[in-house]
Amino acid sequence: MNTQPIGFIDSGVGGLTVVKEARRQLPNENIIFLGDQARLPYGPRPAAQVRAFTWQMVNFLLRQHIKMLVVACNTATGAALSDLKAKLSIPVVGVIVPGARAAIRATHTRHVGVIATVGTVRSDAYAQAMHQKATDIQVTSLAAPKLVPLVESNEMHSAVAKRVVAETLRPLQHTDIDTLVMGCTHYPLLKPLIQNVMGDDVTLIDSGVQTVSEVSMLLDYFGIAAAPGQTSNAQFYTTGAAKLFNVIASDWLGLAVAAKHVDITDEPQTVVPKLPTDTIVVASKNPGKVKEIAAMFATEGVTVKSLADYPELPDVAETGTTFEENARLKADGYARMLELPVLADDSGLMVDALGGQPGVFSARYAGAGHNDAANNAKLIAELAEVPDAKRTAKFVSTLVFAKPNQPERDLVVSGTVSGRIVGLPQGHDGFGYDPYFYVPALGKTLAELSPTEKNAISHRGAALRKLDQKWRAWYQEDES
Ligand SMILES: O=c1nc[nH]c2c1ncn2[C@H]1C[C@H](O)[C@@H](COP(=O)(O)OP(=O)(O)OP(=O)(O)O)O1
Ligand SMILES: [Mg+2]
Repeated sequence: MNTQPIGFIDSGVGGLTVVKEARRQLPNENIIFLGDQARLPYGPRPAAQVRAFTWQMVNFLLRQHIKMLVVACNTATGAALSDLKAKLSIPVVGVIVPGARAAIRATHTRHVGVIATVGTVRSDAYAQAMHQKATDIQVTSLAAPKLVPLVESNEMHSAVAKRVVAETLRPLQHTDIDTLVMGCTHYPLLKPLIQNVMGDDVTLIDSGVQTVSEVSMLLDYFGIAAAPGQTSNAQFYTTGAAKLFNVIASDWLGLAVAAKHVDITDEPQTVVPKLPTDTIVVASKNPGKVKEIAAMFATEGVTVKSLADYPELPDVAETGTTFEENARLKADGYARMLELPVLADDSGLMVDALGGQPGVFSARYAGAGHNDAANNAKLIAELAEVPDAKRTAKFVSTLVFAKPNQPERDLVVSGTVSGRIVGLPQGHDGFGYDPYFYVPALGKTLAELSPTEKNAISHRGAALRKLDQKWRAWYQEDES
């Protein structure tokens, strides 16, 4: 059983017709949808550009750890599907072949109409997909560039929409076409208008419905379906304005949609190659830290080693005056010794009432031969006279990723979390000062959280999320 989400991509809201069907056929599955509305429409764009944009969407979704990709856009399917399939290790499903298959099944006159975007028609993908299976099918394709804008502007119920649909479909009327493929995932939103113009004798094929049936089959084939009865959720992202997206999506899905806006223009425009190594060394002797960092890489298929795996190495002295300096010393120092990429964390507690102390001295606050208990005892003693309201503090984590012998290329990120130091310890999880670090928003100390819960709000979690966005590209960079 696999609870990772299925990713759906489209140039806009059209892919929601596929999502709607997925929620109907696969209610146990978690779903993540991304619509690239900022760059809509895809239909008229050159195929190479559609392919680049599609990879940017895909790379964004891969970081959300999707288990399967559905290209819920005909234009992107035509331009990028074979490339995606060749380069990704997760199953990839496009909308064209399932739609073509359904059309062959439905037609009696063996004459099938296809309405689609300019890009899809130009790619001839539907005709090719049908002819691959049945050479006798006659396919008449028609570009319908005016339909996507109608849907994206939420005009699909207007008189204008009715007129545009009628005009667009005119060349297909009074032919012996008995089956019409809605070859763009936006079109099912106009289905009543299309059916009305074509008449009830013409079967409309909704590629999305067919696609989800294939997704369902593949989930079983690969053994990656979600468990029955789990409460699933759907997350929505748009590169455009969330407001209009939410109106259309909520209406169409019958569900309160609150999409998040994302910018994907910095995402790589092709596959990010597999890492040259599957091992990362975390240069820390602190098992608490290593556990939190390893948790973050768990879904990545990367093995995280720590200094415990290299007991013979000499210590790197933390002689810096800032977290960044110390993290660099550790990362660069151990990367040189190990001749491997190394990730180091330098972190600490900064208490306002103590002028930011213990700061970089957090690990040796109680002096040499320090341990957590002694450090905590000293902290509480120092704050004995300080009233609750003045016990505000923050944790800071600075992460430095270093490649061997290239200190000038270090990748540096930081994160913080704010809270208050309590007088009595609470909780047994975490490490270091966690039992005394109270987070008001949660009503708990950090030691009362699971590793995942702590990562969701902690300084280290925040830094790791920044790292997550950057390290693959950094890792691949040439040494020039
Ligand atoms: O999430 C945290 N929860 C509780 N305490 C924490 C946390 N993050 C840092 N801290 C404290 C522990 C240590 O007293 C100091 C870090 O010192 P720092 O030198 O970075 O780490 P460390 O000596 O424990 O291990 P190492 O240098 O081998 O990575 O701040
Ligand atoms: Mg240390």
